[in-house]
Amino acid sequence: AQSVWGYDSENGPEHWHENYPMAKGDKQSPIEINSKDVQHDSSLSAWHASYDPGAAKTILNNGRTCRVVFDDTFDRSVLRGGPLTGAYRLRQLHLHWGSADDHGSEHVIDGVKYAAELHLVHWNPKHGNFAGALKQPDGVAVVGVFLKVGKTPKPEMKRILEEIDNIKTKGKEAPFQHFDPSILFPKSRDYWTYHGSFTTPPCEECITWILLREPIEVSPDQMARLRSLSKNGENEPLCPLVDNWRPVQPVKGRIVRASFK
Ligand SMILES: NS(=O)(=O)c1ccc(S(=O)(=O)c2ccccc2)s1
Ligand SMILES: [Zn+2]
Repeated sequence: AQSVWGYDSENGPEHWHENYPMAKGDKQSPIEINSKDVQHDSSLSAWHASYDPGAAKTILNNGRTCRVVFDDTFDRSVLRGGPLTGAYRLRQLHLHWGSADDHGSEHVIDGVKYAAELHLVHWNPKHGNFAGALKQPDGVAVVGVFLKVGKTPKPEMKRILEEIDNIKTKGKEAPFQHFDPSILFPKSRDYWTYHGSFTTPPCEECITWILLREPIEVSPDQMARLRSLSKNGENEPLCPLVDNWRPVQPVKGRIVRASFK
């Protein structure tokens, strides 16, 4: 199982291209966003999420992240507007985080690394199914929300972090219902958008990234809970699930647009 990709020195981001050649593509994610290079695009409209809380199904630890899965068999929870054409279906959300509060996010903003980054993954049903959408440049849309440690934590994060006790080890899954992830969004709708890839293998370049400028706050205790997840399965040696983030990739001339001045 050595060849399975991960975030350790022997199977981490520097090795991914050996089994997943797209990892060395020209439109890889994450990237560093430098405000001086960003182009304000006044034609960018607001994005809108209309999620059905009943679409939430389960929460799981797959040994690489904590993921909440939604029913995406019809247009039940959708994202539209912003840089997107049409309605994209919410499929799952997951997080990337660090071993300490000063790093953990995948995208870096003007040199700032946040403690964690939340990804809400949506796909374009015009491509039939998720597998088909992965092969299209407009196949997938991911909303990224930065998490920073502060004193006024968002109570809504509590719900996800309370479930963590039930999915401590790899392969654990628990029911996770009646959850509307739009409560995790910050007040401001301001965003950056650019074209990139999945930040994990197979690294397909099918993503319209929508990164929210305003971070949400979590408490030190909530970050500690996230870091209490394990990569290992039950009854295996303890291996903390932390630092599941990919370093920034070359921008290669891509334009990052901002919805705000
Ligand atoms: N961090 S990220 O949002 O870019 C991301 C990585 C992987 C996924 S996926 O689980 O949807 C997936 C994607 C492709 C094939 C299988 C699963 S989403
Ligand atoms: Zn992600």
